[in-house]
Order: sequence, then C-alpha cells, then structure tokens
Amino acid sequence: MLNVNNVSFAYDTTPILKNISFTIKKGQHIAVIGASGCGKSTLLKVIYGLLDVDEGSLFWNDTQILGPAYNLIPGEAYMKHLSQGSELQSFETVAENIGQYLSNFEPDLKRGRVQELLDIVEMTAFAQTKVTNLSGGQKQRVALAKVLAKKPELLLLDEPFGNIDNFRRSSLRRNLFSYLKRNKITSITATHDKTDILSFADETLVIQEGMIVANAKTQELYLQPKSYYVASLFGEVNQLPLSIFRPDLSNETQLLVYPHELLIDEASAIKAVVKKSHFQGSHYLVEAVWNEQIVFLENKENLSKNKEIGIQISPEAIALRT
Ligand SMILES: Nc1ncnc2c1ncn2[C@@H]1O[C@H](COP(=O)(O)OP(=O)(O)OP(=O)(O)O)[C@@H](O)[C@H]1O
Repeated sequence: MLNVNNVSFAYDTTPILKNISFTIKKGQHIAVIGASGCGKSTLLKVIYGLLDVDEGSLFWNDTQILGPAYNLIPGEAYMKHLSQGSELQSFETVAENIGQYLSNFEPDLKRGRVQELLDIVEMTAFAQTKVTNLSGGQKQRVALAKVLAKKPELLLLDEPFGNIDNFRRSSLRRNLFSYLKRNKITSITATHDKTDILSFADETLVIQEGMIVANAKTQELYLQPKSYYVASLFGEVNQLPLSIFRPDLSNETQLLVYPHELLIDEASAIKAVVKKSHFQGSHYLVEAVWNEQIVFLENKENLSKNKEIGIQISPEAIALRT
C-alpha cells in the first residue's frame, strides 16, 4: 500500500504541491489528472524519491520513501518511474535494452521474459534493431518494456502513451493494464488522455494548483463531477441553470452537462442558434449560442450556421445530477 501523508513541496519559494494526502491499495490503478502545470509530474517525482519533500511523509508498506538528501541513488527496486526522458542505451538493440537488468544466470528464462515484454509492447519485429534507429514512439514502448522487466510493485507512468500513435495506443494500453492487473502491480498514471482515465483507472486523483480537489472512483468522478474544473478534464462541458430544464425546481443550481447529454428537441422552449458544427467522425460537435453563452451538444448530422434549434437535457443526465 502507498501512503502519502500531508506532503508539501516547492522547487524554490512557490509551493507546487500543497498538503497532498491519499492512499493506494496494492494492485490498484490510479490516474492523476489536472491542468498543465498543476503538479502531476512533480507528484510522481516525489513518490519516486527524486525530490525532498518540505513537509509530510510517504510510505510504501512499512518503508519510508526518502528523497536525494537521504538516498544518493533514487528509486528502490520495488518501484519504477517512466517519463518522457527515460533512458535507453542508444547503441544497443531493443532486446538488449529490455534485458539490461535481468539476470544472465538462466539465459532461457531471460530470453523468454524479454520475448514476453516485446509482445506486451508490440516490438517483437524490432528485437534486434538498435535503439538509435527507432522512432520516438517506438523508443517510448521500449522504455515501457524496460521498466516492466523486473516486475516492480509500484509503477509510476508519466504520460506513458504521449508520443504513441492512436493506432498502437489502444492495443498497447489494453496489453499494459491487463498485464499490470494480472501481476497485481500498482500503478499511478499522470495523463491528459481521457481514454487512459476512463477505461483503465480504478480511481482518479484530480489536482488543481498543487492541491487534490477530487479523489474518487473514476466512473463516479465522470458521471457526477463536483466542479466545472473536474468535468472539463474529460472534454467539453456545459454549465447550465437547472431551472431552464425544470422550472418547477426554481432554485439556483447550476448543472454540469456533457455535450452527449444535450438533445435537440424542436418542441423545447430553450432555443439556441448554431454557430458551427465540428466533424468528429461518428457525430458532429455542435457549438451553439444560448442566452449569450456557448453550449456544446452532439448531433448525427451537420447543422448549418444560424439555424435555430431547441435543446433539452437527457432524462438520464437530469436523474444523475439532481
Ligand atoms: N525543476 C523545476 N524547477 C522549478 N520549477 C519547476 C521545475 N519543474 C517543474 N516546475 C514547475 O512546477 C509546476 C508543476 O510542474 P509539473 O511538471 O509537475 O506539472 P504537470 O501537471 O506535470 O504539467 P504538464 O501536464 O504540463 O506536464 C509548474 O509550474 C512548473 O513550471
């Protein structure tokens, strides 16, 4: 179990992490999300022991995690950290890199393990290629295999699929997280990608300006976001007064509504004017103006500029948010 107790950290005088506390159970997958610069990477570095905290403490089971003031070489064997700049030996092959820290005493065992890791990151075809000849995304996949090689107990992933194309990303993500679940490896993933969050994180921590502003089961967080900031990390979101949909409940409540939860209903008295329809593949994201406010909704067809539409909220969304 990871225990983070009241941790605060500053690189200089500006506080970056403020009173951060949370726990993670063995085998759980946690996503850390938040606006750029909110402190996600810093939090992972603190957990890995790359930085000395100003206040608070961190424990992995009964072992305290200490920074460079106490440990000259950061990172214990039970923990691995993957970041964009993770190191690879450029002039060695992919297989040599992945097997670098594996024991040479049992060559067959080592070969089998390297093969398993090559499969997980879908790099078998490149086993004998020198790392220097790989693309950025391929290097990232090798770095991922390398941190998995010795089965860490705790894996810290900083934007792990950052420069991997969409085509590979989905299968790699599925391979990786099912491998981690099978092997009960705990993971913390700092990410901007809503698919990383929604499909693979058991729980999600939301950071805003160095503070945890939400910590909940991922589905709960998405379906019942506590603030506009939280909802907006999953994509476009509308903030609309409940009273326009339910005049009978004439209170001041503001509803957070995702675009797919708004419906076009010509009978509705809530009229908006289309500004633009953005093609998204399976649908259009329609940008419209209601009461001088931009609202986003989804629609199967392209709607022309200046068309007047009636909008309504889906019954599921109203049930969830009221
Ligand atoms: N080595 C450093 N020295 C001083 N300030 C730093 C250092 N590294 C990061 N910062 C600052 O700390 C803050 C948090 O940075 P961090 O990289 O943790 O954010 P992040 O949430 O991971 O951002 P992003 O999503 O853009 O990667 C930022 O304001 C950043 O400028």
